[in-house]
Amino acid sequence: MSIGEFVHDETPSSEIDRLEALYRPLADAVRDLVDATIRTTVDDATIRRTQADVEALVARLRARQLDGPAGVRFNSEARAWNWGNAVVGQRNALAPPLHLVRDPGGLLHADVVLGAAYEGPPGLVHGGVAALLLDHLMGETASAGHSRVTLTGTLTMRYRRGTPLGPLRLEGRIDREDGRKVYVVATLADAEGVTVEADGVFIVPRWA
Ligand SMILES: CCCCCCCC(=O)SCCNC(=O)CCNC(=O)[C@H](O)C(C)(C)COP(=O)(O)OP(=O)(O)OC[C@H]1O[C@@H](n2cnc3c(N)ncnc32)[C@H](O)[C@@H]1OP(=O)(O)O
Repeated sequence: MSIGEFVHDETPSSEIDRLEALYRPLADAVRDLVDATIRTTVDDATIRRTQADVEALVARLRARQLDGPAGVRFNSEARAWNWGNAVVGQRNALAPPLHLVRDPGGLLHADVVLGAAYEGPPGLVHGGVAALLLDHLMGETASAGHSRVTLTGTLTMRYRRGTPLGPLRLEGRIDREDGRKVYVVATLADAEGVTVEADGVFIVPRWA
C-alpha cells in the first residue's frame, strides 16, 4: 500500500454532501433488501419475481460505473470520502449504519443496531463482524481525528460472552504510543455490559 492510493480530488465538499444525501437512502434501501431476503417467508413465485426485479435494478445501475473499487478520496478542504468502506462506506449496503462520535477526552464511540445480516451463532453477532467493527473504530481512534494514517498491525479479541443481535455500543481509546506504534483498547457492549474486549497495535506506516 502507498499514499498514492489515496486520491486527491477537487470535488467541493458541498457536492460530496449532496451526493451522499442522494446515495445514502439507496444504500439504506438495499440494506433493507438484504434483511428482507433473509427473513421473508413469501411463496416461491414471489421470490422468482423479486429476483427478476432485482436483476433489472442491477442492470440499470451497471449502465455506467467505475472500473474498480471506490477508493479513498480527499479534497483541499480536508473532506475525505470512502464510499465503499466495509464499515462506514456511505454507498455500501453491506456496511452496518455505524456513526462514529468523538467525545471530549479522546474516547471514540459508536452506537449501532445489528440485524439478521450480521448473525453468526443463532441470535448472536458473527465473531468476524465484531472484529470488523472494532478494527475500524480502533483504526479511527489511532488516527486521532484523521491527523495521521494508521494501519492495523496486530489485533487481539477476547470474546467474553456472545453478543446478541440488536442495539450495541463500541468504545475505543488510545492506551499509549511508542514511536510509530499506537496501542488502542476497545470494547463492544450490549445493555448488560461488555461482550468483546479488543486491544491492538496500529502503525503509522513508514511511507506516511
Ligand atoms: C481513518 C481510517 C480508519 C481505518 C481503520 C481500518 C484499519 C484497517 O483495517 S487497516 C487494514 C489492515 N492492515 C493492513 O493491511 C496493514 C498491513 N501491514 C502493513 O502495511 C505494514 O506491515 C505496517 C504498515 C503495519 C508496518 O510496516 P512499516 O511501516 O514498514 O513498519 P516497520 O518500520 O517494519 O515497523 C515499525 C514498528 O512497528 C512494529 N510493527 C510492524 N508490524 C507490526 C505488526 N504487524 N504488529 C505489531 N507491531 C508491528 C515494528 O516492530 C516496529 O517497531 P519498533 O519501532 O519498536 O522497532
